[in-house]
Amino acid sequence: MDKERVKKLVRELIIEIGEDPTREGLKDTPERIANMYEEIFDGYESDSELSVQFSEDSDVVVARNIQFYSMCEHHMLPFFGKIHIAYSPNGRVFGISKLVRLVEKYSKRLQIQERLTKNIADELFAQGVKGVVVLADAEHFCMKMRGVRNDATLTSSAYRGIYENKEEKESIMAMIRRRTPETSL
Ligand SMILES: Nc1nc2c(ncn2[C@@H]2O[C@H](COP(=O)(O)OP(=O)(O)OP(=O)(O)O)[C@@H](O)[C@H]2O)c(=O)[nH]1
Ligand SMILES: [Zn+2]
Repeated sequence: MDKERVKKLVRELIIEIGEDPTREGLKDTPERIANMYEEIFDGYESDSELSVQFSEDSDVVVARNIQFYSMCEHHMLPFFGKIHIAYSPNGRVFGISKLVRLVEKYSKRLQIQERLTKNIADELFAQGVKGVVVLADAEHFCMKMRGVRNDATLTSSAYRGIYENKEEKESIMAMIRRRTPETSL
């Protein structure tokens, strides 16, 4: 990201909004936004985070309530919520923080929720696990504060490997739901 260019563009935007970019409260805003964009869009720079694995087996591992913040690609407004990841290991498990980093890799981009959900499932499944489920439950500011102005939430899911099978899917979903009574999943 060319930060000097971003600063210039934000300054132009401030003028078009009808504001004075030289006034006290706004004079550092282009720089703040350039810094913020570098932070909230750094998912593009990420490598695969899943290299740290331990030799261990388990029928299923579930990481619940991984919070995320992303930016919708249609309006560049935030959408945010919780992601639950379940996978069936193939002799190796992932460090739990690496699952959070994987969520960050794909959420810190211009996204839509369904693609974010699939990106995470695909990268995990590519590691050779037997199956993956990713569920995301999120609120979208582009729908809350403009347009239809509605607080509806969106739930999206992606199933890979053994969880594409109806029975396996039902049992893992029951397990995820049972342990997350506070969510609407
Ligand atoms: N499925 C899905 N839709 C999204 C997501 N983020 C934003 N949208 C929707 O993308 C659509 C974009 O439609 P457009 O008609 O081009 O945009 P718009 O004119 O702002 O739409 P309205 O909000 O209905 O006025 C809207 O329906 C948004 O609610 C997402 O993550 N997933
Ligand atoms: Zn949007």
